[in-house]
Amino acid sequence: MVARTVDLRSDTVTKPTAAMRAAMANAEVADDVLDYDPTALRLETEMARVTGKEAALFVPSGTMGNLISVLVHCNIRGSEVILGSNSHIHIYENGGISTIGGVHPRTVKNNDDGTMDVDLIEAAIRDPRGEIVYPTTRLICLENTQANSTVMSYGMISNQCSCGGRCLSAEYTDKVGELAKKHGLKLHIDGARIFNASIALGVPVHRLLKAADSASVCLSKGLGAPVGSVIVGSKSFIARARILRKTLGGGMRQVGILCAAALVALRENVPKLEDDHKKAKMLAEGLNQIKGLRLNAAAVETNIIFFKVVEGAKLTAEKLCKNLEQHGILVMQESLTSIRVVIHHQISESDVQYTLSCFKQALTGVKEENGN
Ligand SMILES: Cc1ncc(COP(=O)(O)O)c(C=O)c1O
Ligand SMILES: C[C@@H](O)[C@H](N)C(=O)O
Repeated sequence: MVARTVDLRSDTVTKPTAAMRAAMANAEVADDVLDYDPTALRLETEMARVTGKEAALFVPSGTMGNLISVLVHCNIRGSEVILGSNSHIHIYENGGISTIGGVHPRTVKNNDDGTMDVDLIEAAIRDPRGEIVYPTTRLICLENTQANSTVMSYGMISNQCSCGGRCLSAEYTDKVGELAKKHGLKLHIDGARIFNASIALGVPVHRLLKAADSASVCLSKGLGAPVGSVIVGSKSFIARARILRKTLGGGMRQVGILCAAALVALRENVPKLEDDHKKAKMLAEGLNQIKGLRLNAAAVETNIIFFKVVEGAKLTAEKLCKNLEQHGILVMQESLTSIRVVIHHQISESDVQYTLSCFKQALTGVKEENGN
């Protein structure tokens, strides 16, 4: 029987707090398809304000938020979207923009800092003169923070890894926005963790999204709400998004029950993100001291850490994950040699110390006293 569980697989694993459950139980609700659920309307109004956009729409998940946004921008057959080679939309959303929306993806390499080179984005834009053979570029997608990273192999220039959870600056986003406008394209930002970027950079969310025509913001990640995301954009964009949400089966009835928890998350958990980042840094620096692990602790900016189990370590990544699980530590194996851990507001400093002691014991045999 495991005495203690520390779930570091993702920031999607949090449980609703007592305040969220109370708000859910007392939420004012109505049919959000036939009318407008009053609590959903409050959340959408608040999210439009925070993001500096005209309107907002609650959706069941970040995946649906991205899918709806891409399909609204790319509503003409033969459309193409430029997005990151490591982007969530391209890697982790079942190719929905293609399988459901018929939109063609054109990837540009994600750099270790989460950006894509602006000149490579511009080079990927299709020349309209080749329309007889080319798809038509209509959209560019960025991701802030950039969740997943390219884990460099041991033999490459550096045996360190890049890191996930990288922040895109407002200046970089503005540059991509200017490029989009120059070519008559739209810009969507997968802002699943935009609040993490805002806190880490000390830049308001509305400034980070200023250049975007739309964004999808997760409430169910670092903010700790049990369910949902919100897409934001112009009134006409959101009107079309609302219809597409219904088409995809995402129109919900008394959804205020979920939105009430999200309003609590917005009010109570944004200030906690800075602590998440500090704990992530503490864990990364501790892991970096452990023989057999390789990571770039300096690159940890928010709540996501990727690291490599190097060749010759006492355990393989797979065996290490199994060993940790026997001690109640849950992590996400990302490849044969790389592992991801994600900090969230329900991970304490004591959990971080316990996690480090379990890693040390597994990889060096040294059992730490305070790792209770
Ligand atoms: C960057 C990013 N975008 C979108 C999503 C999708 O969110 P959801 O899991 O709510 O579909 C995730 C993961 O959950 C993510 O990490
Ligand atoms: C799918 C997985 O990547 C999820 N978005 C997470 O970050 O945990």
